[in-house]
Amino acid sequence: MASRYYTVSWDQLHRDSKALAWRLVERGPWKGIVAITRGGLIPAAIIARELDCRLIESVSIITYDEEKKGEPVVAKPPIAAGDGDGWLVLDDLVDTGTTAKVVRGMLPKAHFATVYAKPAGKPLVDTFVTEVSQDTWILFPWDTEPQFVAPIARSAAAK
Ligand SMILES: O=P(O)(O)OC[C@H]1O[C@H](OP(=O)(O)OP(=O)(O)O)[C@H](O)[C@@H]1O
Ligand code: HPA
Ligand SMILES: [Mg+2]
Repeated sequence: MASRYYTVSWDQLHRDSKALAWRLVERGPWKGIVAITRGGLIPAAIIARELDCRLIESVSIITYDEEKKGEPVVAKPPIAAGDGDGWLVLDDLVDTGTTAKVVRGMLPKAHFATVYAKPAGKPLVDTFVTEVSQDTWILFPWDTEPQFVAPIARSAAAK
């Protein structure tokens, strides 16, 4: 269990993904984008729009079940991207770097970018926008929904 949480709204995710696109446009042109599903799909869609890139391949890696980490399973390889030369690989975040290591093994020449990064995974990423500490769990908007919270005065009184 993480010791703290960092909540990302749709609006913030859009802004952070556009900030990543600004960094990546200077490194292009790109032959295409490889989205690491599922988490990389939405940043990939936003960045593809900004980079005017219409060729999207996917690679599916399953590493986590909610917050529990397991062995990475490749459910779909990125066939169209060859060895990754000229391709941009996108994911929502790098945490331990396990997923990135598997993808780098398949696409050694690709440029690897994530919106968020934690210290252990940072060395595996070429470009990212925002760093959070290793003990922080990032809560993405597709994993959350708004809910009622008690006023501070009442939750403090209950302690
Ligand atoms: O650096 P790591 O420790 O490997 O963690 C990062 C990976 O974990 C999450 O994927 P997840 O396995 O939860 O699958 P999902 O994208 O389908 O939700 C996230 O989307 C990254 O791909
Ligand atoms: N948030 C969401 N998914 C994740 C994380 C995280 O911090 N780390 C690995 N998968
Ligand atoms: Mg993922």
